[in-house]
Amino acid sequence: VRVVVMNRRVGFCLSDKKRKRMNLAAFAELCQTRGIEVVEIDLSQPLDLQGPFSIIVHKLSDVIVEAEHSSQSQELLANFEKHVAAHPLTVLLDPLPAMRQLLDRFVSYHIMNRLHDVMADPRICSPPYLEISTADQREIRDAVAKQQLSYPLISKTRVAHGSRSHEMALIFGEDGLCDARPPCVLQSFVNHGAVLHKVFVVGQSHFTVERPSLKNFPMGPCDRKTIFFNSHEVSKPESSSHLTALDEGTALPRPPSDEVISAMVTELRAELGMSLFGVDVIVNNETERLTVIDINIFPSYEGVPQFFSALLAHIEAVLGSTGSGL
Ligand SMILES: O=P(O)(O)O[C@H]1[C@H](O)[C@@H](OP(=O)(O)O)[C@H](OP(=O)(O)O)[C@@H](OP(=O)(O)O)[C@H]1O
Ligand SMILES: Nc1ncnc2c1ncn2[C@@H]1O[C@H](COP(=O)(O)OP(=O)(O)O)[C@@H](O)[C@H]1O
Ligand SMILES: [Mg+2]
Repeated sequence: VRVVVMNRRVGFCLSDKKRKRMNLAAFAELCQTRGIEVVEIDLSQPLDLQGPFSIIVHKLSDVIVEAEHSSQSQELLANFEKHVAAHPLTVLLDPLPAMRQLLDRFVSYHIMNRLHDVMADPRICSPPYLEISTADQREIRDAVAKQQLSYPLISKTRVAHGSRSHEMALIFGEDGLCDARPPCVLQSFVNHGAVLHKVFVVGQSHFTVERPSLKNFPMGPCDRKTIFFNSHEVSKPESSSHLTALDEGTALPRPPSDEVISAMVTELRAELGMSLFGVDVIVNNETERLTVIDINIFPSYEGVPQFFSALLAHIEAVLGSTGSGL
């Protein structure tokens, strides 16, 4: 009989929905075969009684966003942060400050835009955008003109996480600017043949899967009415909408090479200081440049059968490097 010594405990702190979706119970069984105990953290109970943890894997985005207006979430978060501060040897996947940056599109778009300068790689870019914090129509018009943003524009909420953050608007000309709901970003729309490449990062590994996306639109301003949509209607694996159906005869851009994706991932991993994140990229129809449009915290990894083995490998690598057998 082989006895597995469970001397390493990994805590998972996820919403009920996320825990079920990722099938944490199955992942826990896999970890058990390697002598790693998985514990589901209950934020409402004292964490010291549930630990000590070598690693905590979490998606506290919901709690952080709710803490803006709920004292109950504020308290849960404060308890969590207190526990983390008192246990400096516990590795957080991922660190809260790193994660917080991605909850705010003003911050994450700044990071995305800097990628191009930092990497000095002409093959990689992200679309020009504008931060909108005012409801003053004249100010918005002037800013769009000054920034030379090209229509169509996509308007996205400043808060990047949660159900309301996926409501977007495609704005075709100046008259549509009143449909932007501040605080939001206005980003130039890039024709990309309705194919989204979701790059899922787990530690040193990454995996790319294709998803549906918005179809091409004529470039330049026109008097078409604003199209409101929810990104889940267009970019989930099962999405099928008139907005994703390409017009007949549309040429498709070539998929990006893994070399250029790897270079982008290496840079972002270091820049963000994170190990569990996703990057949404599209390929510009005209320039063929890899265009980064979104960075996500602990995404679904849907369509990545290697997710469990990659996550386990990453956990073991972290445990190995910290030597934190408890
Ligand atoms: O990027 P993809 O692979 O599509 O995965 C998404 C993101 O992780 C979403 O998180 P975020 O809101 O941070 O973008 C998440 O919503 P929540 O974590 O908010 O629930 C979705 O869950 P579902 O809504 O269950 O599909 C999940 O499918
Ligand atoms: N600049 C853009 N050009 C073309 N399509 C875009 C652009 N930005 C977003 N999209 C489309 O809108 C979808 C949702 O945008 P995204 O920024 O990924 O928001 P979310 O946070 O809801 O995932 C993308 O999956 C893509 O189909
Ligand atoms: Mg996205």
